Amino acid sequence: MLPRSRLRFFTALRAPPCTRRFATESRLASDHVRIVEVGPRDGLQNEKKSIPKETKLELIQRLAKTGVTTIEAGSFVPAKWVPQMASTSEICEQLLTSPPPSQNTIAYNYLVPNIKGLESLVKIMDATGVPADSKPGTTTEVSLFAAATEAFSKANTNCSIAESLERIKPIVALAKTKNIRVRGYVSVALGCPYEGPDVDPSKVADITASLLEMGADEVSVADTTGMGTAPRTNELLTTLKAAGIASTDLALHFHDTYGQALVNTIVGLEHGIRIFDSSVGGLGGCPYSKGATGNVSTEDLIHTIHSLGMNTGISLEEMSKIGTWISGELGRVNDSRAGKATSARL
Ligand SMILES: CC(C)(COP(=O)([O-])OP(=O)([O-])OC[C@H]1O[C@@H](n2cnc3c(N)ncnc32)[C@H](O)[C@@H]1OP(=O)([O-])[O-])[C@@H](O)C(=O)NCCC(=O)NCCSC(=O)C[C@@](C)(O)CC(=O)[O-]
Repeated sequence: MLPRSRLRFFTALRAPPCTRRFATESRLASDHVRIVEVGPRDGLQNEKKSIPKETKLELIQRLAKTGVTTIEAGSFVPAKWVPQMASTSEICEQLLTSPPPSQNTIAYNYLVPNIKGLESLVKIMDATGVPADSKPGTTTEVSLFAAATEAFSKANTNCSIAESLERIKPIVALAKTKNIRVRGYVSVALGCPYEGPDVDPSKVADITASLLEMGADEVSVADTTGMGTAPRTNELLTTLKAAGIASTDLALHFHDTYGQALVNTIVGLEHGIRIFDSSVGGLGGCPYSKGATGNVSTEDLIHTIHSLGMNTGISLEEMSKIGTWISGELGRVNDSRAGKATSARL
């Protein structure tokens, strides 16, 4: 039998339909959920064929008009590690010097694996004369990443978990002096391609706490392999809470490899998480995780969140059009069910 703490979510799901609808909607209605669109970075980074810079820019600029407020625009990593991201400097410069794309303030976020990556970003900000937080209409943010298992840390960052945390400290410190908002990631929080599905939730809690103590403004807990299930997501979030980590400091980042991302999202919502990462058209994959598919699609996430009476501020129709367009540009199958259904009706 499941312990009492693990029953809350399942009780809601097992209730008769009308009670279930009331229970979920009354607790969650009118809440705002911030979606972090990771398609241009996480979604594109593993595409084998080189994607023209113009297509990436068009993707970002179209996304910025849908109502989404945070977009991962690229990563400052060595081209030998991730060739697809080699155009990030040019994209960043262009975004900093272009007029604001919409009435919303858009945060453009860049992944930086080390201090060198952040220095490259700062150099562009200095050269364009655009500080992180002062341009009307856009702001600049960074994401840093650590992993919950030693094997994945080595594969993804060529160092141990402890070394990766040491590497992150000066990045956060420099970002703070430049007023750059910092997001942390903890990869393989619900399953590792090398060490299997049983990742220790207390290890995830320790790394999350370290990132927050260093000064990260939020930490995105990532199910890189999509191995996470509802009970294990519940167990992880319960452990994070018991470690004193507030739900408002957390985001969740689900890949949909086993089709569990939306179920796990509901578990996250029940735990008070209100920031979720996703990619338009379900773009993405992971080079270190055999068979891994992309992130949960933004269109499916919007559809689910809106169906619960919550709001994202994003137009499902506009997002669906972009999912259809970018899938065509890349010659890949659109991985969003809600996106395909919505597009078919437009
Ligand atoms: C961390 C390193 C750099 C260590 O890689 P390394 O090879 O150990 O680095 P190094 O310090 O020894 O440097 C090697 C060379 O790279 C250069 N270099 C060094 N740094 C940079 C830089 N920033 N930009 C440009 N060049 C750089 C450096 O100057 C040197 O050049 P050389 O002397 O050989 O000519 C590497 O392991 C790396 O880039 N890892 C990141 C790989 C990556 O981007 N993975 C995908 C992102 S994480 C992810 O997708 C997961 C996430 C976030 O989405 C959440 C989830 O789902 O889990």
